[in-house]
Amino acid sequence: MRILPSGAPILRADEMRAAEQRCFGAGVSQSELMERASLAVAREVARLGAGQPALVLAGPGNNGGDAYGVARLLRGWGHDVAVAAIGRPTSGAAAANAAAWQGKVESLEQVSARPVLVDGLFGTGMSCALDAPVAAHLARLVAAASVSVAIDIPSGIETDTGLDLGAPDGITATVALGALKPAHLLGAGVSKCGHVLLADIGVEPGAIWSSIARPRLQAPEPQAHKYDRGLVVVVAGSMAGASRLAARAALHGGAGYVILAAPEPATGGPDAIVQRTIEGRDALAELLTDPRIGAVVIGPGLGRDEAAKDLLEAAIGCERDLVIDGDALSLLGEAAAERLRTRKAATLLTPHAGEFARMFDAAGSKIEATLAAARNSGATVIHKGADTVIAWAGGKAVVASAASSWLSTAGTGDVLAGLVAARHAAGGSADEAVWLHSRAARLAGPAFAADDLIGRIPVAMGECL
Ligand SMILES: NC(=O)C1=CN([C@@H]2O[C@H](COP(=O)(O)OP(=O)(O)OC[C@H]3O[C@@H](n4cnc5c(N)ncnc54)[C@H](OP(=O)(O)O)[C@@H]3O)[C@@H](O)[C@H]2O)[C@@H](O)CC1
Ligand SMILES: Nc1ncnc2c1ncn2[C@@H]1O[C@H](COP(=O)(O)OP(=O)(O)O)[C@@H](O)[C@H]1O
Ligand SMILES: [K+]
Repeated sequence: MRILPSGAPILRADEMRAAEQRCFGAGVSQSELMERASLAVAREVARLGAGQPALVLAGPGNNGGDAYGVARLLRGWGHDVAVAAIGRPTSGAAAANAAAWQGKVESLEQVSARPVLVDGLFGTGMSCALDAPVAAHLARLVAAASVSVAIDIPSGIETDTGLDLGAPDGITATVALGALKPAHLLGAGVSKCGHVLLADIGVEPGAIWSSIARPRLQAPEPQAHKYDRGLVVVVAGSMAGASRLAARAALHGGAGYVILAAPEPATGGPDAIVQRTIEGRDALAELLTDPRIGAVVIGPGLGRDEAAKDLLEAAIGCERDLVIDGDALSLLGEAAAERLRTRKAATLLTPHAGEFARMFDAAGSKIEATLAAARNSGATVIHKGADTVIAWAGGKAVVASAASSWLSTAGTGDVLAGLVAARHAAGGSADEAVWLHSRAARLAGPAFAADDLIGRIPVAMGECL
């Protein structure tokens, strides 16, 4: 399980540079800031490397400047340290740090591997893909080390997108300086950064994007009534199992009352779920006039035939808050933003990458693309995957990217849709549901089925009370 700071700010490279400038404006010198960065990294290297011989790789920019500082500090603490470099910093604090390193500087091509590797080649200034020979040597040195620590971000990851530009596999830990960067949570960064440790270097991030945090939940009020706890309606379609998973997840996600509205009398599932037979669009529209309904789920197992389209029409046209998942997202396709923008009630969308691409422009980073989708549709968008991004129309974004990869099994998305509805109906937020889903998966261990997740949701909720 990878360590990722919880509820931590995320800044793009340009925002990080602006934060750094504010810090300089407040009277902190560049050399002071770089020394804080070097010290934070050196401490982690000393802790993780346990005194074994270290090789520090230093690049031509400020990431390299940090690296020379790390080498100097480690040597000062008695560690056996070698340095290999690409280019040499030419100005500012980085050049001063390079000049202050009194040992040898070897070439990347010729240097021998050591048990501890510090990657200070490139950080947020990476401007293009690593040259193939550089990438190959970096991969060789990381593979041969028993512990490897990247300064700020692994060399070869694009800061703002997490795109792989030649980064090595097997980095043990990355020390993020001042704030997380999108690359720590998105795309290739999910597997390439290893554990992410956040170092406070006294820069004020002022971010509106953050990594997901454990929610705080409350038990129902002493006088709680089943309808105050949230009434959730799950609309069933041709594939009954999926909507049952969503309904059961809503029940165990804390909803006080769950109705499964199906075209035919449903079989199976807990008796606590209220079964309603609805014959077509008008019947659903009539059911959804009930103002006590806190959230409606449509999409899991809905199908994509004419009957499904009719039910979706009724759901979009209703005045209740709506969670749209699976087939319903595919039915909306490119028309999603336009169809949803005019809804008066809240809409929450839970697309995976394929569904997202059918509805919205997926260009740019996953955070930017998801925010644009939220802005254009007016919906809260939960863009799922190993890097789940939750974006609100107002510009807030939360990223979850330390979930169990065992979640990649059929039906877990249906469970999430039910859970999102339950938490929303109870007055909670979408990221609350994503955290609980991820925690339930962790509690379920390896090779679980989507059904097994549901029973773990109350345990996960118990950790938040
Ligand atoms: N912000 C903060 O608060 C703090 C930031 N700090 C540190 O600064 C780091 C950012 O430093 P930075 O801006 O100097 O960029 P950095 O990553 O060293 O690379 C730039 C150099 O690499 C070169 N280059 C780029 N890509 C290349 C490639 N593929 N292949 C070959 N060359 C390539 C590029 O050349 P150019 O593109 O200009 O031709 C330039 O020479 C940040 O990650 C953190 O470690 C801390 O010290 C203190 C607090
Ligand atoms: N490799 C992975 N690592 C972490 N979470 C994952 C991974 N793959 C899928 N998930 C999560 O599992 C769920 C799968 O949802 P979805 O793709 O809709 O599946 P289904 O339609 O079968 O229910 C989402 O919450 C997604 O974020
Ligand atoms: K680096």
